[in-house]
Amino acid sequence: MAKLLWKRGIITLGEGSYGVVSLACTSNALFRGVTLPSLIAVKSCNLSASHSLKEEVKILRMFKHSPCTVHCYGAKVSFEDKVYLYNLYLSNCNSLPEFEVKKHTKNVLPGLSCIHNNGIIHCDNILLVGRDKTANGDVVLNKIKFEEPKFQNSKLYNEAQDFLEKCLVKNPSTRWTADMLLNHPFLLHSSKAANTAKTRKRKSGSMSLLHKPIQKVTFKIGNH
Ligand SMILES: Nc1ncnc2c1ncn2[C@@H]1O[C@H](COP(=O)(O)OP(=O)(O)OP(=O)(O)O)[C@@H](O)[C@H]1O
Repeated sequence: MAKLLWKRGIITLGEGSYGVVSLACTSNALFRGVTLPSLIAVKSCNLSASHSLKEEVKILRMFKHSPCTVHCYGAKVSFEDKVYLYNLYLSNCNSLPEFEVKKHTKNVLPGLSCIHNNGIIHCDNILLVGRDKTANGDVVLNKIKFEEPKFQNSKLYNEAQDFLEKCLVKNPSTRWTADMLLNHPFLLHSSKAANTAKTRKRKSGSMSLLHKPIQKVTFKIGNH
């Protein structure tokens, strides 16, 4: 069986509660039938504390055919600096600047809708990625925690602000669903003019999935 050949780079992309994500280069053109990009993200943790990452692999594999989720190429144990590490090989998803969010939000919402309809909620970052380039910029929707948002000093336009407020409503029964958000003026209007969205009643019961056990999925938003 093909062995994934990779080398951890010195660049750390980020660190979460369960692992450190580094940039790594690969030398395989083809791995398990998939053409690997030359750069991937490797999320690593100590093998003895790898339960969460192993769960993450299972979740990501459920969505391996979805263009809306981060691709997981596999997982493997390595021995580095006298320590056994558990590594997850992921597509490298750097973030895009704020002005591109409107375009790409339209891509991520169907993905959210899809996982909600499968009884899973998204409690992790939303990562934005381009197919043929690595984009640098601000992470716009990073780490949504359900706290009431404060926008007094925000530079976001009113429609975007309203959109975020609808996403961040603390009460799940009044929070907008992914499908409702797809019809929000922020996504429907090409103009950046300020417009306050009319309050819409959410369909009753459509957020009941939020009461199911929390699992995590990392999204990518691609150019599809
Ligand atoms: N596939 C990826 N490509 C590029 N950067 C990534 C990728 N996965 C994670 N990162 C970066 O690494 C950081 C840590 O990600 P990770 O998933 O380990 O934790 P988290 O979700 O941010 O935090 P927590 O685990 O506490 O919820 C992210 O914030 C992101 O900046």
